[in-house]
Amino acid sequence: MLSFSKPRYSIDMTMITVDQLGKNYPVAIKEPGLKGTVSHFLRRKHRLIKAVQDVSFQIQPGEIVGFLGPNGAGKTTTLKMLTGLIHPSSGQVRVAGHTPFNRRKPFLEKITLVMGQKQQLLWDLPALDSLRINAAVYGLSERESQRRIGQLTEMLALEGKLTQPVRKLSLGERMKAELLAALLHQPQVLFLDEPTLGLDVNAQVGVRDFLRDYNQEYGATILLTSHYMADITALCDRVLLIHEGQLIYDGALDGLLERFAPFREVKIELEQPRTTEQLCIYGEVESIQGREVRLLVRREKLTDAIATILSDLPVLDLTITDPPVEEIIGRVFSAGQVA
Ligand SMILES: Nc1ncnc2c1ncn2[C@@H]1O[C@H](COP(=O)(O)OP(=O)(O)OP(=O)(O)O)[C@@H](O)[C@H]1O
Repeated sequence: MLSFSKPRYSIDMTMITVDQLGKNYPVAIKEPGLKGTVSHFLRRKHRLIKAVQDVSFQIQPGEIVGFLGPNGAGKTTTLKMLTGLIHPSSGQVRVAGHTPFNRRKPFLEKITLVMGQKQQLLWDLPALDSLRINAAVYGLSERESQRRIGQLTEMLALEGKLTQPVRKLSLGERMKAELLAALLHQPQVLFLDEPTLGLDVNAQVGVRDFLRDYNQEYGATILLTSHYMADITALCDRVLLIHEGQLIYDGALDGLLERFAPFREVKIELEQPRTTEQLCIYGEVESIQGREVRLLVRREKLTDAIATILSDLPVLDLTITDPPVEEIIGRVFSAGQVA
């Protein structure tokens, strides 16, 4: 059992409050050719990209929330505003009782930002050397930093890896070492932007398991973006969906799936083949291949349909599945909004 002190905060305090948040990026417009270059130099024209528009949500201490959206939807921009790296164009943000943009020390001590595609560990040095620098920056005593490094090393299964130059670690080990560095100061709030990017399936599972353990052990609040739906389904009960800078869904992952996947797929193996005409009374016939049939049945009719199928037909085997989560989320984004 791990023993280092748990973060202290009031249990009913909202950890993250985002109120009508917006961010516009001015982008210079340049016409092609020499004429365009000259007029661009003399009189610059700009247009505004509305990267984030009117986004509001709250996150309670200890929640793990998935932040989903297609490329360019505004996820990283939102995370940058929540961590104080960029200033909002409009709206308010409070994280752990602080206004992020002030980037005061007490705020920075409470948060961490991990970006899957960026690294803070020095490439040619053993991770341990970078960790010692981090410990000094956060004013940790030698004893305390050794204790924390030992505990996190165990949780991340990184024994023996921290003394090797970072460049010699596998991608998965490097990501875990990055997480260790990002968590050494024991932040209460973790902002994770694609923490499993590019990792193989085993390494993804390792990072995912660690994040779940860390959340349970320390009650940390986690806001996580990932293109891997397995990360989201394994870790997050709640998801935020952002599309073209606007929040289009905030709620339970299950609720989203129910709303956007009204059908379930019923796969049946029959003793003798049947025709579409004979089967369409039970649901929408997706395919018939010999004795194997696939039907789409509405969720609310599923129980009745299964009972009728089992009593009417010579069934050898029957399985019920949901469409893949990726497909459902893709459907939501192509619709553009949650009705
Ligand atoms: N510094 C910047 N200057 C101008 N436009 C920007 C800047 N940063 C982001 N954008 C634009 O803002 C929009 C949102 O970008 P953002 O990086 O927040 O999206 P994202 O959801 O994180 O995407 P991805 O999943 O691809 O990382 C995009 O249209 C992007 O091109």
